[in-house]
Parts: sequence; structure tokens; C-alpha cells
Amino acid sequence: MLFSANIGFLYTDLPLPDRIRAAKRAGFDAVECHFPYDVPVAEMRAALDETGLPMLGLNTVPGNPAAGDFGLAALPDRAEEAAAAVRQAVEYGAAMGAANVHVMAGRTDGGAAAEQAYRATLGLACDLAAEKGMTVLIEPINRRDVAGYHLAHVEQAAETIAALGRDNLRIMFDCYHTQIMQGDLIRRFQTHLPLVGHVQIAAVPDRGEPDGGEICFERLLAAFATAGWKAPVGAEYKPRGGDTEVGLGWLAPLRAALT
Ligand SMILES: O=C(O)C(=O)[C@@H](O)CO
Ligand SMILES: [Mg+2]
Repeated sequence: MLFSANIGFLYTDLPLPDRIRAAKRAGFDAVECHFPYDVPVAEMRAALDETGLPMLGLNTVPGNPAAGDFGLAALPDRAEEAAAAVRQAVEYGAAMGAANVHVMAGRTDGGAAAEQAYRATLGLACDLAAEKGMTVLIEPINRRDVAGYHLAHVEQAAETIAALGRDNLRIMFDCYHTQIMQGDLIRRFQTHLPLVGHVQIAAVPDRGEPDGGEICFERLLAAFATAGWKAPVGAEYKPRGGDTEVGLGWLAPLRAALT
């Protein structure tokens, strides 16, 4: 099993390009990020070239987090901002060599207008991403952490993907969020595997290192591998002690157990 360091949550004491270098030293096979936009893309590219790590993805900007925004794509009255966020993410992502762009939906009332806006933004994202050979990801996010998030269930993501009928639209299967909202992770993953573009893990409920809580990662990821998952799994957790290096004791044993 291969692992990707999510440098949005890991190594947060370092500048982003140095987080890529730290991930390489720690033995990760890939990296992924959240919002790299303040860093000149050439600096990200240089760290990726130097380490040889693939960049799996980045997020569209969330809007104004201080005002409670957690994405824009499904907000009917923010369509222009959502489109600009998509253009920015595809452009930056392509320059960095990223494989995927995660388009963040935002908090909505869950009504038809929101889903219509969401599909319109995703259609644009798929068109732009296709020109760069990139895939668009949509991620069901738990509503305990992000109340009102438009996309919270894997089946809803599958419905949206079916409605759009695009080849480059996939699910970000984040086991942390889906365990909280729905559970039944192994069956749900097997059922939706053809639609899954990326997998992420963290302990539940504390979102710490994947070495405890209510998920047995060894058995979960063994089942994912048996189902056919070969791409890296994203380590998207918040180190419990704050120090990423100190908390990395989970990586080698989990990798060894899965080989
Ligand atoms: O919160 C998550 O889970 C994510 O994967 C992020 O991309 C959202 O910021
Ligand atoms: Mg995630």
C-alpha cells in the first residue's frame, strides 16, 4: 500500500515546499495539498521535481472561511466566484503537475437550486480539468464538523456523477468523514470503487494519526487493496501532539502489514 502525505494538515510548522521535502524524508510515496495559492507555483514544482514525489491534488479556495464559507461550488448566488476558484485551481494544479482538483461544494440548504449550481460548476471544472488531463474530485464531508455541507453522503456523490456523465469526475472517499456520516466503509467502498478517485484516512473520532479510534486501518486498507485499490492513500489527519514526525510511528507498521 502506498501513502500520500496531506501537507495541508501535516508538517504545518514548515513552509509548503519544505513539507514536500519532509514527506519524502519520512518515506511517503506522494503528497497532496489543500490551498497552496500563496506560494509561487515554481517553488512547489521545484520541491516536487527535487523529491520525485507526485502531487495528487489541491482544493479550490473555500471562499471566506471567517464568514463560515467552506467552498463555493453549490452556492447559487456565488457562481462567478465559484467559476473563478475552479479556473485558479486548474491553472495552479496543472502548473504544479497535480493529478486532481477537489472542488469544494460549500454549505447550502440542500435544495434543488444548490444542486443545480453545483452541477453547473462541476461541469465547468470537468471541461477545464480535461484540457489539462486532470480529474475533478468531489468529497462527501461530515456535517458534524461542517454543518450544512452540501455533499455529505457517498451515494449523493454517485448521483451527481451519474447526472453529469463526465469521465473525469470522481469521488474523494475520505474514510474519516464517511465513517462519521454513514459507516459500513468496506461495503460502501466496494460498491463505489469504479467512481473513487482518491482515498483519505484519519482516526475517528479525533482525526488524529490512523492508529486507533473506531477504525482498524490494517483490516480496512487490506479490504480496499483486495477490492483493487492500488493508488496511494492520503494521510489527512491532524497530528495529536502537533508534531508530525513524532506521530509517524503508524506508517511503517501499517505499510508492512499491508505488503
Ligand atoms: O476536510 C477534508 O477532508 C478535505 O479533504 C479537505 O480537502 C477539505 O479542506
Ligand atoms: Mg478529506
